[in-house]
Amino acid sequence: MEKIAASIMCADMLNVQTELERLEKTDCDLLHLDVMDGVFVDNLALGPEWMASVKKQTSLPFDIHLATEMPEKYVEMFRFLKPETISFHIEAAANPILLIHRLKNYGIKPSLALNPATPIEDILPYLAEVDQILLMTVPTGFAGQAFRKETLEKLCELKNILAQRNLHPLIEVDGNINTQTISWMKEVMPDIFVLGTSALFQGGDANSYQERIRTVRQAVNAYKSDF
Ligand SMILES: O=C(CO)[C@@H](O)[C@H](O)COP(=O)(O)O
Repeated sequence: MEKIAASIMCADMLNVQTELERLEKTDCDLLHLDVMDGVFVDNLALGPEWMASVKKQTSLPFDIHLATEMPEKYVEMFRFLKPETISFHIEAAANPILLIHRLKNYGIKPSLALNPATPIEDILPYLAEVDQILLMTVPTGFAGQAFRKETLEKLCELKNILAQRNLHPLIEVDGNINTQTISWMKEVMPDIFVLGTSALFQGGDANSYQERIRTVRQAVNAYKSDF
């Protein structure tokens, strides 16, 4: 069954505890937490002490996304949080295999992230080594961007390669994910949907977070039944 990850960087940062309480009342599966260093992306976000405070307020497993240069450094900085998954960018990793093995040794699922402009070819050598692939459908760095339709072809290409190689890492998509953009993926449905501003924290017609997440789940199930 597909999973929903709530991107906490899109929440009301002046009322994080309330936002977490609202998420606890939903059937959200993961908390997606973006680390941004101001170098790999022109933004700063979510430090280790803040995340430690968040961890005390939620039962949701952590799905950490390192939008940073030197991901090796940030794995050491954040591993104390015992996240379920850490995604690091193939564009920034000096030695991806070493970092993948290190994450496994820490008991953290390794995930490779790639921006829209990065070709699938760049992650082919690692597909058998990782538990997840984070396919960015917007350029990493900011919420509220428009979905990049060219990423649909990458998603299709990735699905085909994984099938040919009989590999089964989870595919997570992140960036302007909502019922409309999910409909564009219905022939190559991903496994994890990161919901940020457009479908959860600022968008959606439903009143509660549970209603918004239910709307997304219903759309996913409807599109799946089409194929
Ligand atoms: O990492 C990012 C953006 O860099 C995402 O997690 C966004 O936070 C998702 O927000 P929307 O695109 O849905 O507004």
